[in-house]
Amino acid sequence: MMRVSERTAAGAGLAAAAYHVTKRFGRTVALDDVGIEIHDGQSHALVGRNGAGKSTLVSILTGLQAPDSGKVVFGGRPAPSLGDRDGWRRNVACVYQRSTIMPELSVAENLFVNRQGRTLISWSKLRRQATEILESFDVKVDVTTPASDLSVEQRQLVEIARALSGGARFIILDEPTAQLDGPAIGRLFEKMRTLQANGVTFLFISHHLQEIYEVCQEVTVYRDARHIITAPVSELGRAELIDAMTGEPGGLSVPGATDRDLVDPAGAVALDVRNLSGDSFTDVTFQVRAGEVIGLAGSASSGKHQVAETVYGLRRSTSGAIEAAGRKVKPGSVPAALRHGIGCVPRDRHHQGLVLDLTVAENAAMTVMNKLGPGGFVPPGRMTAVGARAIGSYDIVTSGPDQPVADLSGGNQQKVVMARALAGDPQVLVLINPTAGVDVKSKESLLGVVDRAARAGAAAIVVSDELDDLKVCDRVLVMFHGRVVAEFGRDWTEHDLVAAIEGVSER
Ligand SMILES: Nc1ncnc2c1ncn2[C@@H]1O[C@H](COP(=O)(O)OP(=O)(O)OP(=O)(O)O)[C@@H](O)[C@H]1O
Repeated sequence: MMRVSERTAAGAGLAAAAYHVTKRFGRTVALDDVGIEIHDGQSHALVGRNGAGKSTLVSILTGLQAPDSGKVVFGGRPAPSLGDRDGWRRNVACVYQRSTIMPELSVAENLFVNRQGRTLISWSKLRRQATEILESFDVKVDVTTPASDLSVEQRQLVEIARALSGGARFIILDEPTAQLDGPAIGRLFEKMRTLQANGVTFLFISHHLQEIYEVCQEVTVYRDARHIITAPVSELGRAELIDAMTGEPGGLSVPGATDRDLVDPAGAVALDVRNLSGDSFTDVTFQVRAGEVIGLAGSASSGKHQVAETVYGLRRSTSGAIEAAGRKVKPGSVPAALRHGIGCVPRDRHHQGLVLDLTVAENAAMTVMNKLGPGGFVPPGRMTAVGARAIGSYDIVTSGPDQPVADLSGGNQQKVVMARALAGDPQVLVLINPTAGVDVKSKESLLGVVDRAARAGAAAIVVSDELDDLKVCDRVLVMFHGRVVAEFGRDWTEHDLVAAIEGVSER
C-alpha cells in the first residue's frame, strides 16, 4: 500500500498534494511530517480520530495557516504565498460544517463576495449572473433568497457553486453530512459524482465510514498527528480502516439496549410530555420511565429537534405540558428545566454549548458550580478535578484541564459538551445528535455513558440521524411532519425505521 512520497514529484495527475508537513501549537504537535496526494477527478477521504490533525491539514491546504515546515502543491505548482488569497481561492475551496456565507446577504451577493472588483455593482446583472452560475451547476435556489433562509443542504450547494465559479477545481468537504438527513446525503453524493465526472476533485472528511466506501476512491488515515496509510478504498476493509485509525485491533462494539434489563412498564415516570405543540410539531405525547432511553428519529423537517429543545426549555410550547418526576416544568426556560433535573447536549455546540475562551475544566463544571463551592466560588483544585475526570471518562484529547476549549478539535469539544451535560447527574437527559463530529471509537464511549446513565436510573431522550445512536434506545419514536407516526421497540430493523422516517410506512 502506498505511502505518500514525492513519487509524482512533477505533480502529474495530482489536483493537490502536501509533503512533509509539520505543524505545532505550543506543546501540541498537530501534524508530524505528514503528506497526502489527491488525484485529479477523485474523491479522496481523510479520516482519523478526533484530534488526529485533519482540520489542521485543511487549514494548511486552504492557506489559512502556514505549516512550520513542508509544502503544498496544486496541479504540480507550488501553492501561492499566504497573503495571496485570490491565488488560493483559484486553487481550492473548503465547505465547512459551519457556514462561511454571510446570513444577511442574498444568495446572489454571497456568490460574488470578494469578486466584485472595482466597478459599480449592477444588481440586475449580478442577479442574472448568479442565476446562470447556479443553473450551470444545477443548483435550484432562488438567488434573491437571504442566505439565512437556506437549509444546510442548499447552503452547501451554494458554497460549492461559489467555489467552482471562482475557478477552483479542488474542493474540501469537511464533515459535510454531519447536519444532513439521509435523502439530502444521497443528493450531495449524486452531485459529487456528477462534478467528479467533470473533473472536479474532492477531499472528503467524515466520521461516517460507510460514506467513504460509498463516495470515495482513495482513503488516507492520520493518527496522532501522523500519516498511517493511504490506499484505494476497495483494498482497505472497514475493520482494517478502524484498526488504522485506532492503532489497535478489535473493531467496535456500540452498546445496545438489549444488554440492559427491560424497563419496568409500571416504573416511575421521569418525564411526561403531554399533547405538546409548538414550532414545527403538534400534539406530541410520550412518557420516559426512569432507566429508559427513548430515541426520536425523523427527517430534518420532522420536528424532532424542536420537540427535544422544548423539553429542555430552549423553546416555548404553544400548548400541552411537560412534567419531570410528577412536577410541572415551567415552559421555555433552560434554568427551570435544569432545576427539574433535565440536562441537555444541545444541537449547536458552538452557540448553545460551550464558552470557547474558558478551559476544559471550567466548561465541564459550568452546570455544577453551585455544588462545588459556596456561592459559586470554586476552589481551583476542585475545578481541575472535575476537568480531569471529564477528560478520563469521555476520552478527551487535550493537553490538560486548563486548556481553553477553543484549542480543542471539533470532536473533542463535543465530548466536553457531553461531560458538562452529565456533570450534575441529571435525571432526564436530552441529547441532540450527541455523537455528531465524534470519531467511531469515541462514539462507542459516549454511547456507553448513556447506557451507564440509564442503568443508574436516569431517563434519556436521544435525537439522532444515526442509526447506531438509536441502538442504545429501548424505544424509538419516529416523527414525520411534526407528529409522532410510529413507535418501535428494541427489535427495530433498519429497513422499517428508515421507511417510517421517510414517511412511506406507518406503524
Ligand atoms: N489553535 C490551536 N491551539 C492549540 N492546539 C490546537 C489548535 N488547533 C488545533 N490544535 C490541536 O491540534 C490537534 C489536532 O487538531 P485538529 O483540529 O486538526 O484535529 P481533527 O483531526 O480535525 O479532529 P476532529 O475529528 O475532532 O475534528 C488537537 O490536539 C488540537 O487540540
